[in-house]
Amino acid sequence: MANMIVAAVNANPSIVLGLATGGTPTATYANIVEDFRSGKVHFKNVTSFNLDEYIGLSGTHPQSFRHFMQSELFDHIDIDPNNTFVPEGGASDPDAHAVQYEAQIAAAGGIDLQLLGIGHNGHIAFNEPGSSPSTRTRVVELTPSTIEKNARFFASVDEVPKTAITMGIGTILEAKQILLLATGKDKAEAVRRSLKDAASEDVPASWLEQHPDVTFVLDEAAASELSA
Ligand SMILES: N[C@@H]1[C@@H](O)[C@H](O)[C@@H](COP(=O)(O)O)O[C@@H]1O
Repeated sequence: MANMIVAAVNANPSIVLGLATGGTPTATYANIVEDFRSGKVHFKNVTSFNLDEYIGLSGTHPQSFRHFMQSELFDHIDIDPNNTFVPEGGASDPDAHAVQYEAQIAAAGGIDLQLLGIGHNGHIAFNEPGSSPSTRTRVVELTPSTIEKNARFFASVDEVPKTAITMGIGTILEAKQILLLATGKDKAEAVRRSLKDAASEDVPASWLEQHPDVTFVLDEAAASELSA
C-alpha cells in the first residue's frame, strides 16, 4: 500500500491525497515515513484531506484523528502543515464546518487518491449502515458497535465520542482512485459483503462497486471469505 501511494506521489508531486486513520494504516504510514527519510519521496506540494474526526475532540486530544495523523505521518515528512486538512472536532458549528470542508476539497481540485480502511460492519470513514451514495461531508451519529470497537483506543467506552464529522459516500466516490486496505479475520465478512453483495446502504463499502477505479489491498485473513 505504501509503495502504491509513494509511486502516485512521485508521478504527481502536487497530488491531493485522501487519508484514513485507525489501526490498519499505521504500518502504511510508517513505511511512507521510511521512504521519505531515505529520499524516495517528497511531500512539499502534496495536499491531504482526512476522512473524518470525532466531534468534541480538539486536534491536540491524543485520540483525535488530527493527533493521530501528526504523530503517525505529518510530523515526520515535509508536507506543508497548511495543506493538511482534517475535519475540526472542536468546530463551534460542526454542520457549517462540514459544508466548508466540502468546499475546501473542491477548491483543491478534488481528491486524486483516496486511502480507506473498513469497519467490521462495512462502514467507510464514519458512514455507518444506512448511508446512501449521495451523502456528503456531514455530522453523523456512531453506532453502538463502532463505539465499542473504537473503545480500544480510549481509557473506557464512555470516553468515545458519540458523533463525528465524516466525508460522505458521495464525497468518497468522487475521488479519482480509491485504495481500501483491510487486514485480519475480523474484516473478512465486511470485505466479502462489500465485494459480493449488491450495493446497498446495509454495507456502506458496497457502494465502492459503483466506482471505476477501486483496489482492495487485503491480507489472507481479510480475503478468507472471498473464495467460497
Ligand atoms: N472512522 C474509522 C475508519 O476510517 C476506519 O477505517 C475504521 C476501521 O478501523 P481499524 O483500522 O482500526 O480497524 O474505523 C474507524 O471508525
